[in-house]
Amino acid sequence: MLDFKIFIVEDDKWYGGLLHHYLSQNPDYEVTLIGSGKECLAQLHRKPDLVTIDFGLPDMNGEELYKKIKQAQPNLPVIIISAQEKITTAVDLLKMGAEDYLVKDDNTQQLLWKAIIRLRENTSLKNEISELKAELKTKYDYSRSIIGNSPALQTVFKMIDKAAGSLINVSVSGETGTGKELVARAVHYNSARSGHAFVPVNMAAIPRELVESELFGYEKGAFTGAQNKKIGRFEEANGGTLFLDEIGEMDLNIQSKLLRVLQEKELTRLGGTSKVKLDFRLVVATHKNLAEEVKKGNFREDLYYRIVGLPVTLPPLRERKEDILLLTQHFLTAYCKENKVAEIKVSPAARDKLVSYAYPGNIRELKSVVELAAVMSENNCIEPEDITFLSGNNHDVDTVLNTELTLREYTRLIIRNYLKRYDDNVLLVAEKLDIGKSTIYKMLQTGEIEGA
Ligand SMILES: Nc1ncnc2c1ncn2[C@@H]1O[C@H](COP(=O)(O)OP(=O)(O)OP(=O)(O)O)[C@@H](O)[C@H]1O
Repeated sequence: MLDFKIFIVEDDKWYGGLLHHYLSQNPDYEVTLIGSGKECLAQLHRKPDLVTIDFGLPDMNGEELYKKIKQAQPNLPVIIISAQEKITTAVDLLKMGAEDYLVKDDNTQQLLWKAIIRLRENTSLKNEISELKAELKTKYDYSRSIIGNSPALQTVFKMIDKAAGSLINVSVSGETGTGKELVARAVHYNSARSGHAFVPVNMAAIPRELVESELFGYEKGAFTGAQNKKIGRFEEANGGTLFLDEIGEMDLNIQSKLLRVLQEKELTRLGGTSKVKLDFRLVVATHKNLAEEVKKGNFREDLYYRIVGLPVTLPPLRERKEDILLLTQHFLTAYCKENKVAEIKVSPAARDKLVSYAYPGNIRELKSVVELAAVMSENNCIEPEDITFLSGNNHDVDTVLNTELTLREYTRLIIRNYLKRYDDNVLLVAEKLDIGKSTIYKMLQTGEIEGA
């Protein structure tokens, strides 16, 4: 495939032909021989990737042509080829940004060949860096990574701004997949602490017996197997942000230790004696209602008040349906870009299907549903039959209604679903469904339905 366009500007036809022939050996290069400076400028619209210019052209000297090329296309690399070595000219041109300065001799072709290889390597590195920078920027610019236009999300954006501008602790609540970690990252990367670490720790993912050493770190020999000193997650977050996900899963013993760390702003590693100073912002997240957990005695009240800071609530996707299509478009665009496929559209009927579903897995689920639909789609358009909802125990309305259950069975299905969604909170479920709580208790007692 021809993908690297080279212009050789050379009035000596024989010498130009030689370079042309030599470079054309690489099948990736599309080489054009141009006889004058004026012609070169006239051809720039063809967007070459590199121009080599003979310093001694009859219609324009090399320096003049170089400047005109750079004026027209500042990022276009230019290599100067000169009949004789004029050190001062070479230095001046290189200072101005010329890619290279080669002297015409027996070695020129080989030197030019190598210079082009070097140039291409540098260019791909530069592109990579600018892509990485762009990626970093989208991480900072949360309005491009947290998608949504609903009033609920506008409030969340406001809260992120408030949190980012201060050092206050932040607590994010919302069902699974609603974007709690995304919010935590947005707070960190938009804050004055963004130059330091963002350390996410999922309390539900660490085995109970390892939580303390993971958070506090340990000294060598603190326990069998502690062969080296280890820095804990609290210390890792020093200067930056500690994100404790699923804080509701933290057991009471660790809760008191966390409280002490937050109060004293220092810790002692396991097996250690000296104190380590701590300074981090804490962001916590939970899908549970922490105030309820405090009432139930599962969460320390003093810790609750310490960590609640600025509360940010992420409503479930089914309560901000206006965001569904925006998010669908966002995931679809990302999918097409990643997989290098043409734009995929969503038919009106498929849109209706997407919007009418309840998404118990929220945005994480929508993302998977959209990606799967994109894979299944044909002719670059998603139709309803390409869409499969993933949560096994939560069916979309059409499927459920077509199953032809008895009313009693529907009742069971609905109550079981609600109990799962609301962590077996019978009172809340009774209120949501507008039925008596005794109905639910009776069904639970008789085993007609089972709790989550
Ligand atoms: N508003 C949003 N815009 C774009 N992507 C989002 C949005 N909210 C969530 N996502 C995406 O959905 C997925 C789940 O988000 P995230 O991990 O932040 O959710 P969570 O609430 O922390 O989930 P869990 O409670 O299960 O840990 C991620 O891929 C995230 O990028």
